[in-house]
Amino acid sequence: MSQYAKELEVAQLAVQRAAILTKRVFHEKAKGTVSKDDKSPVTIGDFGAQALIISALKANFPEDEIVAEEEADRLRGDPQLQDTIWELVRSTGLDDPAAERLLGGALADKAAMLDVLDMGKSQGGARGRIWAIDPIDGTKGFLRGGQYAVCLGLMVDGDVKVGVLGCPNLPVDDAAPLTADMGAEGQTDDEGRGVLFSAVLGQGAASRPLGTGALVEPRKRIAMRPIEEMAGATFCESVESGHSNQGESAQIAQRLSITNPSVRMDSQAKYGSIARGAGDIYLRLPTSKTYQEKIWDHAAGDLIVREAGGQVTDTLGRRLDFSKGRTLAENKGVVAAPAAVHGQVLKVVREVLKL
Ligand SMILES: Nc1ncnc2c1ncn2[C@@H]1O[C@H](COP(=O)(O)OS(=O)(=O)O)[C@@H](OP(=O)(O)O)[C@H]1O
Ligand SMILES: [Mg+2]
Ligand SMILES: [Mg+2]
Ligand SMILES: [Mg+2]
Repeated sequence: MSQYAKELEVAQLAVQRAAILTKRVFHEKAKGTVSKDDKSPVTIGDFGAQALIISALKANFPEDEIVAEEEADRLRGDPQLQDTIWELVRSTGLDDPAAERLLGGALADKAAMLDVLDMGKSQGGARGRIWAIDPIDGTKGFLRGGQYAVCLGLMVDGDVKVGVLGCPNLPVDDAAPLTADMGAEGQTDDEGRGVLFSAVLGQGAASRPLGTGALVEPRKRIAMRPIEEMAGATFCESVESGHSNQGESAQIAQRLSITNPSVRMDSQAKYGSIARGAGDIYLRLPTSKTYQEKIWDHAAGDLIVREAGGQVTDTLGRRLDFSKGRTLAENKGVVAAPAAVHGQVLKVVREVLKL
């Protein structure tokens, strides 16, 4: 068996099961939005998906630590919200009994769900096996009816070894071109959509359709698109201007003679898209001096892009360092591009950002 085969299987199934839950919420008008202390939104989908993923990890790797975005504190004083989430969690499972069994089956009760939700408070760091979970990345996109991703990565001694991204609203077809409206709101039709990206360090990156039971076969290798002419490249960037500086991104595109409009979409769907050659370059340019990127926003995507033939660094050319705790404390922004042109892109990023 190849290294990390069990981790890869469990991670893909856990993400697939959580995505069944997020899709149920996605199609409801009321998504149970709660505001967090930092004013960012969180929904019943985020809580439910996190509970399902942690319970699958604990069933298989009880000793591993977990860094997860959400916590149960906000729910403890709100029995109604607890009930709504529990109803979702209780009634969501894979439709393949063996796969569901592998994930440990259903949680016992509401109290167990709250306990499990709080098992993601590890401080991270440079030692041991640590999973990073973003149950819904791009929550704003999720609320808008756009792109979002269910994200899971395994770090061992600070290095990402396994990465999985479930992207329910991306085209299932790896060859589907990126379109400007891909991140747009109002995606209501699941037909032809839903992809599960995955990678293991040193073993390449792959995709398969996002299913509802056992993993859908085959798992197909993906690769970034070789860029022959920089002028023909396409940028992927955040929808929210507060998450990445879109003005600087436009200046960088101009200096690289890129004329294609950049494709804006929420979440790590950007990493998945460029990894399969639908789009080429993902820039995340800091909008504040103090914001530290969260490890769960990048762990899976960083590995998937590098295993697909890309290079991922920050705006100063340093590899993303996942060993510093819950945030990428030693990095500023992200520059992801095919390895062959990454240096060229980084040079222009540094010129424009005056770094
Ligand atoms: N100021 C600032 N700068 C950079 N990043 C920030 C910032 N504030 C929040 N976040 C994180 O952005 C995550 C969503 O990133 P996206 O690339 O999906 O942004 S966007 O929605 O497309 O605009 C989002 O992840 P989720 O909360 O999981 O949606 C946040 O962790
Ligand atoms: Mg969030
Ligand atoms: Mg996120
Ligand atoms: Mg999130």
